[in-house]
Amino acid sequence: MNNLKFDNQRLIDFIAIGRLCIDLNANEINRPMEETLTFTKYLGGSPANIAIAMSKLGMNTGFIGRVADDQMGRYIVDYLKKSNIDISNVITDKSGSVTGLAFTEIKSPTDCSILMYRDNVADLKLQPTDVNEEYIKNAKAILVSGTALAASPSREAVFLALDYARKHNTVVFFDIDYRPYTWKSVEEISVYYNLVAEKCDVIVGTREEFDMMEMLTMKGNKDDHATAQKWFNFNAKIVVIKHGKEGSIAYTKKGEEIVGDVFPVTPLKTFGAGDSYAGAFIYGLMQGWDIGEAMKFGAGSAAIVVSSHSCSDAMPTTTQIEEFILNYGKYKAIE
Ligand SMILES: Nc1ncnc2c1ncn2[C@@H]1O[C@H](COP(=O)(O)OP(=O)(O)OP(=O)(O)O)[C@@H](O)[C@H]1O
Ligand SMILES: O=C(O)C[C@@H](O)[C@H](O)C(=O)CO
Repeated sequence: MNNLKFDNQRLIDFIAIGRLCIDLNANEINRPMEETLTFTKYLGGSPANIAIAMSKLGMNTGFIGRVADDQMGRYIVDYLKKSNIDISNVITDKSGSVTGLAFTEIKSPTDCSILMYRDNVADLKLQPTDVNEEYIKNAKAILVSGTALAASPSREAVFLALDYARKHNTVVFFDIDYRPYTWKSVEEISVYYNLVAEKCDVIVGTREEFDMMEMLTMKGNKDDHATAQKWFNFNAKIVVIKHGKEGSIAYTKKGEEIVGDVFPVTPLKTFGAGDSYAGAFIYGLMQGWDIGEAMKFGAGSAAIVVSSHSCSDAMPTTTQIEEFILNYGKYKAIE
C-alpha cells in the first residue's frame, strides 16, 4: 500500500502531457558527435518516453500534445498508435512549427550528452483550448513534465490541465525534467517550476534538478530531506530525489524515508534512465504497491534501458523487469 488514491472506476489509467519529439541516437558509440556519421531515429521526448513505458506495462494510456505537420510529426503519431496510446488529444499544429530533435552523443558509457534542436517546436505550441476537461476527469493520473513550462502557450495549457486534475481528483505526477533550452532566466525557471510543484501529488527529479528549482528559494541546499519537506506544505504526498547510479530516495508526507534499490550495470548510454524509472515507478504506485517496491521496479526498468540503444523502443514489459530483477544476482556473478 502507498499513500495515493486512484479512482479505479475511471477508464483511462494515465495521460502524459507535453513534448512528442524525435531522438536521433548515435550509432557509432564511444565517439564524439563531431565524428558521428549515422544516427537511428526513435520516438523521443521525456513525457512521450514515459507514456510508452506505461503502455508497455499494460496501462491504458493517452497523450495531450501537439506535433508538427511534417513527416516527423506523422511518424510520431503512427508510433503512438502502434504502441496502443490514445491519440485523440494529439493535435497536428498548422502554424509552421517543426518537430523537436534530440541528437545524442555517446562518448563513453558514462559520458553522454544531448544536443537538442528546439526552435519553433510544435510541442510548445500546445494551447489551453487543446486541453479537454472530460479527458482529464476520466483519467486516474496525469504526468506533467517541466519542459512544457518553458514557454507560452504550452505553459498555460499545463496550468489548465493541473486545474482540471485538482478539480476532479486526478492524481498529478510531476517530473521536473529540466532541459536548459528555451528558458530565458533562472528567475523564470524557478517561478514556474515552484508554482507547478505546489499543485502536484508526486514530484520526481534529480538532485541537480531540485537544485535548479531551489536556486532562488533555498540556494545552496543539498539536503534531500529539507528539499522534500517544503512540498508537504502544499499537495505533495511523495517526493523522489534521484542520484544516478547511486539510486534514489523517497520521502512521504507521513514522514517516511525510503531508500530505493538500485541495480548497477555498465550502461551503453546514460540517458533514458529517468524516463524508464518514472514509468515503472508510477506503474508500481498505481498497482497500490509499497513505495519501496515501486522504486525497485523503476530501478529495474532503468537498468534495462541504460543497457539498450534507445529510450522509447527499449521500454520493458512487466515480465522483462521481473525477470531482470530475479536474475540480477546471477547476471552480476557471471560479469
Ligand atoms: N548505471 C546505472 N545502472 C543501473 N541503474 C541506473 C544507472 N544509472 C541510473 N540508474 C537508475 O536510474 C534511476 C534514474 O537515474 P538518474 O538519476 O540518472 O535520472 P535522470 O538524470 O533523470 O536520467 P536521464 O539521464 O535519463 O535524464 C536511478 O535512480 C537508478 O535507479
Ligand atoms: O526528453 C527528450 O526530449 C529527449 C529524450 O527523448 C532523450 O532520449 C532523453 O534524454 C531521455 O532521458
